[in-house]
Order: sequence, then structure tokens, then C-alpha cells
Amino acid sequence: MDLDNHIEGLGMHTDMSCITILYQDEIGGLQVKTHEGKWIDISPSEGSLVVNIGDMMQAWSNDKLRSSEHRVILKQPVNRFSLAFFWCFEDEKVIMAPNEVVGEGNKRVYDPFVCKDYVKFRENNQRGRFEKVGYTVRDFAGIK
Ligand SMILES: O=C(O)CCC(=O)C(=O)O
Ligand SMILES: [Fe+2]
Repeated sequence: MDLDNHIEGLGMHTDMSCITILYQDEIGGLQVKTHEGKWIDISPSEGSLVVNIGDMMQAWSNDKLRSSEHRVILKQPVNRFSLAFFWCFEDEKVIMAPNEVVGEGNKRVYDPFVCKDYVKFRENNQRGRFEKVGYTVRDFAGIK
């Protein structure tokens, strides 16, 4: 997409949460990246909410569920309203995919980690913030 005529409201990122429940008003602007790397609009629809998988869920599911890469792009310089509810595990909880989720014969993708340590990791790294998906849970706890 040609970004010259658009305003990047919120740079590409993944949410750190388990799931995010999101309301956006009729202005829209939310986009999600598909598996093929294409950005698609998530058009606002009255009375509906968007549910996003976040990094904690991706790690807990051993990559069976994918944390969505998303961003906000505005096609005109207008104010928009959105409200996000980030549902996370508690700070001290350790995220480790259960054996039955990993599945016999499959590789474990993440080392166990404490939720708040991942949040700190993201907050303390410029690239982990909202500018771009620089660091994600894979950089933090991914088994190389
Ligand atoms: O404003 C939006 O529609 C998205 C907000 C978002 O992705 C976030 O706060 O993590
Ligand atoms: Fe987000």
C-alpha cells in the first residue's frame, strides 16, 4: 500500500496480551496482516467487537494460535476513537504451553517465562514498542 497519502496512527505491532477485545468507531483504520503478508482492513461494523490473539496466547499455544500483526492507518486527518481491553495472565504467572497442547513428537517453541518479564522486555526496548514489531515474544523466549 502507498503510505504517502495515509497517516500511520499506530505502527505495526503485536499485542502482548492473551487476547485483546477492541472497539473502533465508524472511522475505522485498523488493519491486520494476513499469513501472506498482505494488509487487510478490518472495517468497523456497528455493535461488533474485534478479538485479537496476543503474544501470551501465541506462546501458551506453542504457536498454534498466531498473535496478529496489526496497525492503524488513517486515510484522512480526522480523530478516531477506539477502546482496547487487553486480557493478560497475571504478572507472576509462568507461561508454558501444556504438553497436550505441544503434542507428542512436536517441538516446544518457547522457554517458559514470567508474564511481567515479557512486558518489561517490551517496554524497555524501543523496538518492542508501537513503532514496528521489532521484538516479539519469539525474540524474548523463542527456543533457537
Ligand atoms: O486503535 C485501534 O484500533 C487499535 C489499537 C491497538 O492495536 C492497541 O492499542 O494495541
Ligand atoms: Fe494492538
